[in-house]
Amino acid sequence: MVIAIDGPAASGKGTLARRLARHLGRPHLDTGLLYRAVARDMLDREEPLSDAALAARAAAALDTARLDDPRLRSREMGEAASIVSTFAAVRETLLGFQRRFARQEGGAVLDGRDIGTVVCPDADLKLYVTASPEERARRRQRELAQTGEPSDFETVLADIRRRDARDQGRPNAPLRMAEDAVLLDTTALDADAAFAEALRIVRTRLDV
Ligand SMILES: Nc1ncnc2c1ncn2[C@@H]1O[C@H](COP(=O)(O)OP(=O)(O)OP(=O)(O)O)[C@@H](O)[C@H]1O
Ligand SMILES: Nc1ccn([C@@H]2O[C@H](COP(=O)(O)O)[C@@H](O)[C@H]2O)c(=O)n1
Repeated sequence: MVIAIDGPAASGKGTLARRLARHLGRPHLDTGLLYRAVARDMLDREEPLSDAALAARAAAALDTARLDDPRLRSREMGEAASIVSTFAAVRETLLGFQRRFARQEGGAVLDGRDIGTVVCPDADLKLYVTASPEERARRRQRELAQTGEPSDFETVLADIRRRDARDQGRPNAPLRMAEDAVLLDTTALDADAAFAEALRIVRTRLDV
């Protein structure tokens, strides 16, 4: 059973995916970490993020066992990831790992931008999780404050709008809702309410 969860930055899809996976006893992959890790490796080598060939090489050499690095969660890395993720060769290289993860016995829960449209177009259930840009900026600002990276609301909102535009506007696997996805707008839902609604959808659609 594969559950694909997509949505824009700070919509809460990762939180939801992690919780659903734990509840259902399935493995979870936050695919954004792969792109963040490619960007981290390039920044560590002081390589320009705009260099498609170097980005492709970083993706091919990626150590997927190092995705728990706390540095991956920073604002800088989110922005950097959205730059390297525009390259077709980077996406193609990371696709195999994501598909193998999804195809493991018993299935998995994956979240990202193109899970329902490209990585797992045959997923058993697709959720598209969103919230207003302002609500997402509030969530991200709170999260950054908790991790010791305080930032002002307008800067975070501008980051989110820029990232949305880049992720939705790129030619390769742009962020969009799959035609057969279920929309979950969490603007007025806290994390518990969003999880309860997602679980209701899962139970309605899947035999779990
Ligand atoms: N429904 C919700 N209401 C309020 N806060 C939430 C909700 N869901 C998640 N959060 C919080 O918002 C922040 C962003 O959530 P999360 O990391 O899950 O988003 P995301 O969509 O995976 O983001 P990104 O794509 O940028 O990794 C986290 O601090 C999380 O605890
Ligand atoms: N399936 C995916 C997942 C992520 N990206 C890109 O990575 C950036 C960071 O992702 P987070 O979910 O960790 O915020 C994101 O802005 C995308 O550009 C992607 O392209 N495809």
